[in-house]
Amino acid sequence: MTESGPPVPAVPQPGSVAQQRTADGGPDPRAPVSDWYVALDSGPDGLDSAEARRRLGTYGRNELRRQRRRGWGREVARQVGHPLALLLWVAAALAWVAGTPALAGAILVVIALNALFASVQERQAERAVEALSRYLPRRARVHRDGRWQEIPTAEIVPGDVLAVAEGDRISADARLVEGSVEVDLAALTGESEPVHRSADAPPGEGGPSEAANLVFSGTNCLGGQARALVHATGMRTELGRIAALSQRVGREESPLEKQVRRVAWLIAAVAVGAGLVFFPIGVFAAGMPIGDAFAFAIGLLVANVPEGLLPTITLALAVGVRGLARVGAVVKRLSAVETLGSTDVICTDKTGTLTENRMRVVAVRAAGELHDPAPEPGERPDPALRALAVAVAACNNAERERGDPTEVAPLRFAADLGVTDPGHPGRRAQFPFDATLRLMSTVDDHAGTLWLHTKGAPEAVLARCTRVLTADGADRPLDDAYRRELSAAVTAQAGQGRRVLGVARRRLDGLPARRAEAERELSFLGFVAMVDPPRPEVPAAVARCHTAGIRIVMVTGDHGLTAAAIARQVGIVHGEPTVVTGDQLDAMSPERLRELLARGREVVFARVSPEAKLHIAEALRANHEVVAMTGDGVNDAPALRRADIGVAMGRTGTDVTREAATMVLTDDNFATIVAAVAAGRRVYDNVRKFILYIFAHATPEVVPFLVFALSAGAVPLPLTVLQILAIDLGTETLPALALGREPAEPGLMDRPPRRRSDRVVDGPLLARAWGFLGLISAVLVLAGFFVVLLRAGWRPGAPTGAGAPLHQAYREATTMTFLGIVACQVGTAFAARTEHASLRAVGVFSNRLLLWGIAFEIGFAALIVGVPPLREVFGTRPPEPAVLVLLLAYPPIVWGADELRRAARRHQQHSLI
Ligand SMILES: Nc1ncnc2c1ncn2[C@@H]1O[C@H](COP(=O)(O)OP(=O)(O)OP(=O)(O)O)[C@@H](O)[C@H]1O
Repeated sequence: MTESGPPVPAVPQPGSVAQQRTADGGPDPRAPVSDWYVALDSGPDGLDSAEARRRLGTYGRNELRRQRRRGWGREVARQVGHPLALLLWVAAALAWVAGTPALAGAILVVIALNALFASVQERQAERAVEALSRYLPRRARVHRDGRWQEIPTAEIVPGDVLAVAEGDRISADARLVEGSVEVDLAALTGESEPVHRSADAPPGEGGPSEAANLVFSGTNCLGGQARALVHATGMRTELGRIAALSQRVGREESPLEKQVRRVAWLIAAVAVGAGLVFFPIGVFAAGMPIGDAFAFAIGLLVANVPEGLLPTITLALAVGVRGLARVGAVVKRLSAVETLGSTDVICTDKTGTLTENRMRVVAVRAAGELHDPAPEPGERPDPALRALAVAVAACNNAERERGDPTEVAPLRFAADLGVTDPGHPGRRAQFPFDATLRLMSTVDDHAGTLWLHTKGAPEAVLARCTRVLTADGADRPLDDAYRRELSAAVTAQAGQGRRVLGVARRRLDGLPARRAEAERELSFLGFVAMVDPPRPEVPAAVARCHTAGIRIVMVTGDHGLTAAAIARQVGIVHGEPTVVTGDQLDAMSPERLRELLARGREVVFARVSPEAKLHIAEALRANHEVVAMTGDGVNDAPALRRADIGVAMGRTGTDVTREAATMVLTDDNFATIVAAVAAGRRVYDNVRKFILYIFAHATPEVVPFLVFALSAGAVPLPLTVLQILAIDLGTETLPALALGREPAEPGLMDRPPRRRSDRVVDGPLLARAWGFLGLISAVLVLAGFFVVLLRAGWRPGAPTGAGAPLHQAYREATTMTFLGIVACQVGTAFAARTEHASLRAVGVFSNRLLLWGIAFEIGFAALIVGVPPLREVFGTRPPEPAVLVLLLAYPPIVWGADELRRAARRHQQHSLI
C-alpha cells in the first residue's frame, strides 16, 4: 500500500469477490476471507493511517447524508396551510367580501408574518435537536498502524479492520474475519430477535442481511466479540441504501404540545364565537353600520386566534434541549424536557453514577488472614496471597490504568506485589463477566499447567468452591464453619460500603467446553475489598431531590450492605433501608413489588440483574409515578425503554443503551439528572408564563367591547380593529417569547413534582390571567378612555363618528385605550415572570431579553401613535401629555397588585405549614 497509489475500489477486483457478487450487487459472502483482503487491498492488520486518510478522501466520510431539509418555500407553505391559518384565510375572504380590503390586507400580512415566524421557530427547534449529535460523538475501534485505535466512526473506510464487541452499535458494513457475535438487526430488517453471526459460519441463502458472516451498519452487537473487515461505509451501506436513518429527526408531538393544541382550538372557537356574538349586538343593539360591525367582528376573531402559540412552545422546548446539552444531559426528544420536569422517582445505578468509579483495593484476605494491600518494602507474599495476586492479574481484561475500574484496582494491587501478566500470553480461553452470574473466568496456561481463574461476587464464587487454599499453599476442604466465617468477613467489608470480589482457581486437565463445567469445585483463594468514593456533588443533588419531592431508588448489582452503606453516605436513605435482593425480587408478585415501592418507603435493590430493572420500572409506572431510570449495559436497554425517561451513561455506557435511552449523560453523573429535572420544570413553568401573558390581554380588549354593547352604543367602541391587531400581533410578540427564556424561579425544586394529570392551562392560571391581571388592566384602560372623552366634554350618547365635533377627541380616547393596554401588558410581563416568588427574588433586570422585548413593545406603540401615515392607518391621535403621563402609573399598578397577591399567597401557604 503506497500513499500515491490509485484509489482502491471497495469491491471489484478481477478473479475474486467481484466475480462472485450476489444478484443484488453486494459482495458474495461465500468468498474466502483471503479474497476479501485482496479485494479491499487490506490485510489482517488493517490499514495504515496514510492509506486510511487517502481512502477517506476517495469514499467520503462514513455518514448517512440527511435528506435535504424542506426548503424555506415549502416550510412557509406548510405554515400558511396550517388549520389555524386557514381560519384566518376565511376571515380575510369575509373582510374582502364585506368591502373592507384594508382589513383583508392586514389579515394577509398577519398570516404571512405568522408563517414566517413559525418557520423560523421550527427550524431553530430542529437545529437544536440535530446539533445534539455533536455532544455524542460516536467512536469505533479499528486496527491501524499495527495497533488498536479509537477513531470517530465517521472516519472508518473500506479496508479497515474493525473491533466489534458487546454493546457496540456497528458503524459500517463488514465481513467477520474472526470471532462471533449476537446481533440485533432490527434497524435493517425490523426483526428484533438476535441472530448469530460468525466468521466461520457458512453463509445462508437469501439477501445479504441473511449472510451469517456479515454485519451491518446501524445494527447492534448484543454479545460476543469479533473482528470484521469493513467493505462499505456511509451511503453505500445497506442502511444507507434503504436510507432508514436519513430521514429528518423524528419528532412526535409532546403531551404539552398536544394540550396546547387543544387549548389553541378552544380559544379559536371562543374567538369565532365572540365574533359571531358581536355582530348582531353591534348592529341591532348598538346601531352600528353593518360593515363596521362586520369588520370589528372579524378583527376580534383574528386577534384572538392563537396561531403563534404552538411554534413558540416548540421553540421553548428546543431552547430547553440546548440548555440541557450544555449541562451534560443530551435528550433525544423534545418532549423529554417536559417529562423530566414531572419526574417522581429516579432509579439509579450506584457505581459510576453516585460514586466516582475509581476503585482502590483497601483490604485483602487470603488464607484466613487480612492483609494491608500495600506490602512493606521487601516483604515477600506468602503462597496464598501470591496465588490470589496471580489469579486477579490473569482473570482481568484491564490494562494497568485503562479499563473497568473493578478490574484496574485488583490489577494495581497485584502489580504492587510484583505480579503482572501483561498481554496474557498464557490465556487459552475466557468466560467474560456475566452480570447475571456475577462471575468472570479465564483459562490460563502457567508454566505448562492449565488453571481456571475466577473472580466475582463473593457469594457467587463461594457457591462454586469446595476447597480453600491455606497459607502454606496446600488445599483443604471448605467446611461449613469456615464458609460462615468467610461470609461474616465479607459482610464486615461490605457494611463499610466496600465492593468485595471473591477469587478462586482450579487446576484443569483440558479446556472446558462449557462455562458451567468450568466454574465448579473451585478452590477459594480469598477476596479483595475496594472503596469507591461517592462523587462529591452527589449528596447535595440527593438533598435537592428530596426537597423537590423526588424519590431515589438505588438499583445496583453490588452487595446489599455495600449498597445500603453508600445510600446512607450520600443521603438517599437515613435509617436502615429495606434491602431487596435480586432473588427476592424475582420471587415477588407484581402486586407485592408495587406495594413495596409505594410512596414513602426507603428501598434499596441489590444484586439485581439488569432484567429485573424492567420489573421495577413497570411497578413504579403502575403506581402512576413518572420514572427516570439509569443504565449502562446492553441488558439495561429494555428497562430504559420502559421507563418514562431512560438515562444512559455517555462515557461508560454501551451504544445500545445510548440508543434505547431518552437522555444520555455525557458525564455519567447523578447530579446532572437532577439538573435536567430542574431544567424540565423550568421549561414547563416558562410555557405557563407566556401563556399567562398572552391570555391576560383578553379582558382589557373584551370589557370595553362589552361596555359598548351593554350601553347600546351610548359609549362608543373604545378600540379599533387595527389597534387590536397591533397589540396582539405586534407589540406583544417579543415580550411573550422572552418569557419563554426566564431564569428558574426560586423554589423551583422546593415543591413536589407536577402530577401527570395536571393541565398546563388550568383554573388558577385562567383566574390570574383573566380575572386578576386582565381585570385590573381593563379598569385602568377604561378609566384612561373616559378621562380623555370626558375632558373633551363628551356625554353618553354624544356622536363621535367621522365629522362629529368630538371625533378627534374620540380618536385620542381610543389611542389612550390602545396605549393603556400596552402599558398594562408591560406590568403583566413583569408580573408573569414569577408564579410564586417575588420579583425581587429573581432580580428585576435578570431577563435581558424581556427588557429588549418591552423596549420593542413601547417603540412599536410609539410608532403607531407618533408617525403620521401610521396614525391614519390605525386611527390614532396622541392624547395630551397631561393625560399621557397617567400611563406611567399603569405598569407599576398591575405589577404591584400581583406582587401583593403573590405575597399574600406565600404568607397563606407559610401559615398553613
Ligand atoms: N469485571 C468483573 N469481574 C468479576 N466480577 C465483577 C466484575 N465486575 C463486577 N463484578 C461483580 O459483580 C457484581 C455486580 O456488578 P455489576 O457490574 O452488575 O454492578 P454494577 O453495574 O457495577 O453496579 P451498579 O449497578 O451499582 O452500577 C459486583 O458487585 C462484583 O462483585
